[in-house]
Amino acid sequence: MPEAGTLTLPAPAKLNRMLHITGRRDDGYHALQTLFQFLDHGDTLTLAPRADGEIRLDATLPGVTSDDNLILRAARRLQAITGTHHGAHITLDKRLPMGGGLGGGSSDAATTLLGLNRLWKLDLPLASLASLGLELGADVPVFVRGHAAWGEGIGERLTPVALDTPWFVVVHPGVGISTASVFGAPELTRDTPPITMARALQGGVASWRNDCEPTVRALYPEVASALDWLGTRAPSMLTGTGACIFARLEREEDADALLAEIPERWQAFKAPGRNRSPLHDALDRRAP
Ligand SMILES: C[C@](O)(CO)[C@H](O)COP(=O)(O)OP(=O)(O)OC[C@H]1O[C@@H](n2ccc(N)nc2=O)[C@H](O)[C@@H]1O
Ligand SMILES: Nc1ncnc2c1ncn2[C@@H]1O[C@H](COP(=O)(O)OP(=O)(O)OP(=O)(O)O)[C@@H](O)[C@H]1O
Repeated sequence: MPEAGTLTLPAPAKLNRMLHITGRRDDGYHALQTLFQFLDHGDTLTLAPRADGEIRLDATLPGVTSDDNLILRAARRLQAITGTHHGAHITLDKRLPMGGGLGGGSSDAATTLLGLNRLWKLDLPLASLASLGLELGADVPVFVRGHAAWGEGIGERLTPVALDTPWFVVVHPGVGISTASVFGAPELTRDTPPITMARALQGGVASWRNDCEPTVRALYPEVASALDWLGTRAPSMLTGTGACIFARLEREEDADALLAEIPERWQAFKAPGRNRSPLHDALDRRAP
């Protein structure tokens, strides 16, 4: 039995169903237009109260010190801005590949913010948690808000949308990609003319593409071969700056059939798309 007051919550993955890079800001960050959607698949966090005000994290992630872990950074920021005397013991069950373009670290941070807001009875509004989250990463606000969204700016200006919710097969081609290295590549296309949200939605899946894809293909041949292979089976794309790619399928049986065919050298999973984050569903089920 979990300890009284303990919260076990999902930190779902996101997909970028399309991603355009429309410019570069003075601070080096890129202006994007993107469609975010969640997957019913991700990490799990368990948050237990601690009376002594300490934050402890049970998670060993290769290459990430505890102090750099976005979960600890999110928890400490929340403590600092609210002045709460509460602490927490946090356990992470990591399923999402790091540097995968699925936003795993950002989602962990958002689940920490919403979970501790509930555990510590802080009652901060989502808008405050989203701006706090943006300090931790460009992808955190969409996970805080919890709606599939048209994202602009660096992904923090969000308009909720309802996208098609097919099944996806997500393939990790076994290479880690640093987001900064893709955004820093000289050959990256950064001048896609801005479009309206209505036009992006009207164009539909057949018109959606990811501007990072040509650069990632050139820098990471294994991603290129995974995209080529998957593309012969179903419409396929890169998410974020990779390394994960995803194929869109109408039915779960189609996803199962495709999964059975994936070459052993690549990791893969299937999951349905969600327009509402599984995190928000879980918090609603446990109304305070
Ligand atoms: C590519 C996306 O996954 C699309 O959803 C996100 O924009 C990336 O978001 P993220 O992983 O939360 O990125 P951050 O941790 O904020 O940034 C990592 C690094 O990527 C670069 N970066 C990131 C986002 C952005 N819009 N422009 C950038 O140039 C910056 O060099 C930054 O130092
Ligand atoms: N809890 C965490 N989980 C994963 N990565 C973390 C975490 N805390 C810090 N990091 C760091 O953040 C980096 C990016 O992690 P993340 O899993 O969000 O990558 P990503 O899926 O490529 O994200 P994005 O789609 O936002 O680019 C990792 O390589 C790691 O160094």
